[in-house]
Amino acid sequence: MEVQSVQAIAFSSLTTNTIPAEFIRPEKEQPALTTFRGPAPEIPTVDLCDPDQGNLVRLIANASKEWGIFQVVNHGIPSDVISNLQAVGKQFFELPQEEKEAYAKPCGAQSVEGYGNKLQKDPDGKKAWVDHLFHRTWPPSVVNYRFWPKNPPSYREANEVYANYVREVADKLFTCLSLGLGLRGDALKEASGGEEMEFMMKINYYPPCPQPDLTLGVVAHTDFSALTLLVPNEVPGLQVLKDDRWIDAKYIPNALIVHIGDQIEIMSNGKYRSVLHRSTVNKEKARMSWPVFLEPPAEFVVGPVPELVNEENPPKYKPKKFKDYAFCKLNKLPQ
Ligand SMILES: O=C(O)CCC(=O)C(=O)O
Ligand SMILES: [Fe+2]
Repeated sequence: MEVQSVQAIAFSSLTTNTIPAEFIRPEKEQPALTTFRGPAPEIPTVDLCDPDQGNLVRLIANASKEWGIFQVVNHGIPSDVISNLQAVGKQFFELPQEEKEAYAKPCGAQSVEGYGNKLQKDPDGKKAWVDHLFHRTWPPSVVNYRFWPKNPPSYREANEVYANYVREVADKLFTCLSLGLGLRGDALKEASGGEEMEFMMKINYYPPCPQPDLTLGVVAHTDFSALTLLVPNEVPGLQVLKDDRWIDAKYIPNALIVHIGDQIEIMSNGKYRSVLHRSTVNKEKARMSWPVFLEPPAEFVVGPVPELVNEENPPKYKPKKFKDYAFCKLNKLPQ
C-alpha cells in the first residue's frame, strides 16, 4: 500500500526551506515558544547495578511518583546490542520508499503493526513530523514476522537479541516498582499480564526539518503501555512536562529511558504517574528512537492492585480490559 511519508515530504521541503502549513503547530505547542530555557532539574538517573537494593528501589519509586520517567544506566544491555538495533533500524528507514511500503499497515485493518504514520488520522488536521514502524517482539506467540523488515538481513537477529535483554531489564524494573509500593516483587508484572505481557517495538523516524521551531515530532501524550523502555539516537528531542514546564531530556549515551505508562498509573492507584511527553525535531539531522511498549494482552483486565486500595485510598480507576482502555484513548472517549 502506498504510504505518504513524512520522509518524502521532508525531502521536497528542502527546495523551499519551509514546511507545509499542516505541520505548523498552534503557538501553545510550538517548541520555540514553549520549551523552558531556565535552570531546570534533570530527569532522575538510576544505576541498575546499585549494590544497595533498598536505595535503588527508593530512587525508582521516587522518580516514578514525582516524574513518571527516569533514565537507567548499567542496565546490562551491551552497547553493541543497542548499536546493532539502531543500525538495522536506520538502514530500514534509508531503504527506497517502495521497499518500506512492503511493510505498510494493512488497509482498513485496525493494525497497529506495520510501517506508516498518523498523517490521515489527526482529527484537527494538524500533522506531526515523524514516520514509524511497529511490530511485536515478545512473546513468540504474538510475533508476526510479516512486519519485521527482511532488509537489512540482520534486522531480525538484532531485534531478537535486544528483546531478550529487554525481558531481563523489564523484570528488574517491575520488581523494583512493586517493592517501592510495599508489594510482593512480582505484583506489578502479574498485574500487567505476567508472562503473557506483550512487547511492542516502535521505531520513530523524524526526518531533518527546515523549520523545527514550528513543528513537533510526536505530540504531547502519555503512553498507554504499562511501562516503556526507550533508546534514542544521539540527536536530542525528547521533552517531558514537569511542573507545567516542557524540559529537555539529557542524552546519555547507552542509557535506557523508562516511562511509566497509563497502566502502571492505574495499577498503583495513582501513586506512580504516567508522564506527559513529546518530541521535537532537528534541522540538520534525522532523530530516531526505539521505544518498546510493555503492554498487557488485549483481553487482560487492568485495575488498581487490591492491596493498594482501602478506605483512605478508594480506587481512582475502574478495572478495564486493556483493549477497551486503548480503544477509548485512541478515539478520545472518556475512560
Ligand atoms: O522519540 C522519543 O523520544 C519519544 C517517542 C514517544 O514518546 C513515543 O513514540 O511514544
Ligand atoms: Fe511516548
